[in-house]
Amino acid sequence: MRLEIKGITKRFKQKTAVHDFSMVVNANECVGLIGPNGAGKSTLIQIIADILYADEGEILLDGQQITRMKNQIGYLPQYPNFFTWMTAFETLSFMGTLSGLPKNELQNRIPLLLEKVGLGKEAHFQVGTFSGGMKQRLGIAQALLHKPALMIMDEPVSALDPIGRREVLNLLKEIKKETTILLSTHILNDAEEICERFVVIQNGHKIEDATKGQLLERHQESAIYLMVRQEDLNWVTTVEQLSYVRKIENERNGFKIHVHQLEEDAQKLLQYAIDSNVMLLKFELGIHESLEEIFLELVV
Ligand SMILES: Nc1ncnc2c1ncn2[C@@H]1O[C@H](COP(=O)(O)OP(=O)(O)OP(=O)(O)O)[C@@H](O)[C@H]1O
Repeated sequence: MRLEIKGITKRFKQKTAVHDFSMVVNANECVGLIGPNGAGKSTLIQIIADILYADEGEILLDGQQITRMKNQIGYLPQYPNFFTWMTAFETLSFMGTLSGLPKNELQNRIPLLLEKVGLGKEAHFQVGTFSGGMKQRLGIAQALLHKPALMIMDEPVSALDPIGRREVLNLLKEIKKETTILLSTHILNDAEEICERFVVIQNGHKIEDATKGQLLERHQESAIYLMVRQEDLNWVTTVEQLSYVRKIENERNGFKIHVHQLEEDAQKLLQYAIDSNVMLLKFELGIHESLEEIFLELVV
């Protein structure tokens, strides 16, 4: 299933929540839509789920208008709502009936789905007794009921505690093996575990669309990390005098040498170490910031 978001704009009175936004999710990809609070993620997700209408632009699934392809989409809202007095089984049965799924198919499928989301033993417990992580997993089961080819999820883990978060992330790792996924979050570390590509949205505009590797490469610092033996520590002070070295910082039991031209200067430094008979215990090129740091840099 290939999802194409083409030039979507959505206005709420004075506020333009999404501006001329385009992106693609290819079959079998898991893409993270990342943005701070109020960036426009929920608005865009709801337009893709065909719950909100865009003022401009269109959403296509395998080249067809999304409205005709709704049965191919599973949607997990930011705050899934359940009747607390229903059991997990009854909830899925009720939702499935509303979506027009045949009763006998539901009878067979619901136990399998509850097993899949780790709620097999709690099938006949009331939802009111569930933790946040369990409710979110039930929401995922609901979104999977009709075997969608594409899952869109609005902040599936943001509101959960570390245990609930881990449960849901593990489940999503399983689901992504057979389903194309687009999920929104304002926490890049969550998306980093399961997504291959990240689209960053800010004030309704797309400001980045890159894989993890591309993001790290683009935001790589021109610095070399090195470690030397105790007896060579004095040699490091001589490195500071070299014309191509901008500054030296202590880091992780070693040194971070900031240079001008990463590859060229690294070669010179390596040669200098050899000429000085210094044994390098570590020599790493380019120091990466974490994805979370890159995200903060992009959106601030
Ligand atoms: N129904 C609405 N009426 C008016 N303004 C709205 C409406 N829905 C959203 N907005 C505004 O549109 C902007 C984008 O909101 P949206 O909920 O899409 O952001 P978000 O990235 O999902 O944020 P969060 O992470 O806080 O949920 C915000 O400024 C919000 O106040």
